[in-house]
Amino acid sequence: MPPRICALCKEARAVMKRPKTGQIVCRACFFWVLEEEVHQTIVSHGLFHPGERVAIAASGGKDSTVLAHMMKTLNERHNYGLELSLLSVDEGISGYRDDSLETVKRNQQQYDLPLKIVSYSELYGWSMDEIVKEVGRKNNCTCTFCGVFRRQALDRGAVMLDVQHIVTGHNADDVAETVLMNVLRGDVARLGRSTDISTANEGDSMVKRSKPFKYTYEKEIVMYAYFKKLDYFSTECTYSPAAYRGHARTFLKDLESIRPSAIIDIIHSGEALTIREDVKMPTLQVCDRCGYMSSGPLCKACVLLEGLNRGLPK
Ligand SMILES: Nc1ncnc2c1ncn2[C@@H]1O[C@H](COP(=O)(O)OP(=O)(O)OP(=O)(O)O)[C@@H](O)[C@H]1O
Repeated sequence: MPPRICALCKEARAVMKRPKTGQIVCRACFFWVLEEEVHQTIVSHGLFHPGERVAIAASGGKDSTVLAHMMKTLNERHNYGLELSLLSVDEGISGYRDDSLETVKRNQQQYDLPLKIVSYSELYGWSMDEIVKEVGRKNNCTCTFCGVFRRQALDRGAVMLDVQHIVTGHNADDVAETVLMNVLRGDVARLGRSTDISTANEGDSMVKRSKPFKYTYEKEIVMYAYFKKLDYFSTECTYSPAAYRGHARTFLKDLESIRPSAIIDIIHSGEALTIREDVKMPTLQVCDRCGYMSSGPLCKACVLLEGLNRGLPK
């Protein structure tokens, strides 16, 4: 059988079928088309303005490593005029985050970007390892502490870096999964904002957050990282439990295997939803204790911290 030719350049030998579109493409065209799709997402949503200082939330995992690589590439190729930096949160999970942070430190050298690392220990007086020792490994409980603290830790790191905008590596699969999860839970307030590409103050956050990979398939991010031989860390979190999100993920992967457009279709469905006016939405205020954004008098991080500190041996 003759080698298949790339559907885009019509010259080079195709090396892959794009999971998102089914197109047969060569390596160079795949890099180009994926980067330019992300560029289109950035431009069509007016994500950035020239001169803006933007922090890339870098975990050392595939998504944020590809994001750092692409943000740097696109910033230079299209003259966005952004001042980029890397921002990492050290949750204090030995055998997981310590190793992935080593990857981020190498990425800092490879991409020549400033890096700020903030840690739970320094911000809250507790590492995740210590929290787990205190509260045990109850199913979703560990993830709740980690998620709430990370959200605020990223905000605090952004303030230290003097940036008002963070980009994260959340991809199309993550967004579709969140839509599904909120439908299944009946969480209308979260459902309403789950497809927003940018959130000025989503939940408890006071810094703008954006997801340039909102329409980028996870499988294509993995392929990009693989073909580009990017340096990333690929171990699962030691405490990652069989959370509800895991079931939504499995369901989504099953749907994708039958119909690859399922991911983008769910995102489009989420985007088309409007929330009835009489549905009660949380109102944002400032936490009485730490001054960060909150949907009640105390933010979730302070409530969790109070519980932890009360349980401490005197
Ligand atoms: N410890 C961290 N420090 C900085 N940013 C983080 C951290 N953990 C997660 N993030 C940000 O949140 C995004 C989504 O995180 P999630 O935990 O869902 O990991 P993921 O989908 O495996 O992403 P990645 O492959 O980048 O680790 C990441 O892409 C990254 O931008």
